Amino acid sequence: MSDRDRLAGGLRELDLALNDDQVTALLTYRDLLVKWNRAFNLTAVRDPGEMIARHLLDSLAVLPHLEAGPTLDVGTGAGLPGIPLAIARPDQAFTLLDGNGKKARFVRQARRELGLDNVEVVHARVEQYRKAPSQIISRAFAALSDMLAVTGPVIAPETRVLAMKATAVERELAELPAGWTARVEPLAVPGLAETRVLVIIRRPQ
Ligand SMILES: C[S@@+](CC[C@H](N)C(=O)[O-])C[C@H]1O[C@@H](n2cnc3c(N)ncnc32)[C@H](O)[C@@H]1O
Repeated sequence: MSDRDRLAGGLRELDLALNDDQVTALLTYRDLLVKWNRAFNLTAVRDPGEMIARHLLDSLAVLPHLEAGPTLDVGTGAGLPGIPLAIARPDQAFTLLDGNGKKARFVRQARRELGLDNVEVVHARVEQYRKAPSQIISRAFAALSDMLAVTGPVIAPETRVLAMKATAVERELAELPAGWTARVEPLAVPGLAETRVLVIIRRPQ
């Protein structure tokens, strides 16, 4: 099966209707990741076929839970989940932030090559960032309470915080600061046997 077929099949399983240009953009991003990864060590996933499920479909699996509005991807690394989400939602503004210079450089390059006008790339530590988005998302960034501590200044009362997690989250949920509420949504990622969850957090009102 070709990678395009594998991706298209995964998108069908996720019930996501992306057009041919969007599927091509996702594969182009994957190809850029493979190319830059050789020199810059951007991701531990090295197999191009494996990137379809582990990076593309895994990122897109959160789409049903993503609301409209400016969205900040904290600790985006090589652009995950931000780049696949920005390809899927071209009318939504995404800010992709990372403190690592070589990763931010790669994401800028991917943004340029893919013509993603809805993406802003910020090379900074989130502790220094002050523009409040309506939604914050992260994948594999930090323990929930640490994430809330460093992003706290940009979390307004109405901000949703979405944390994509690969592991059991019970202990992290128990360590949330008093008054914060969290809902855990299971994510089924086509092609991945492991459990994935999305934790949706709100600050005390
Ligand atoms: C484990 S990687 C995850 C990358 C990507 N989200 C993914 O799922 O592949 C965590 C990323 O967070 C970034 N990071 C860690 N602490 C940060 C901070 N305080 N401010 C900005 N970026 C940070 C690191 O540079 C790294 O790229």
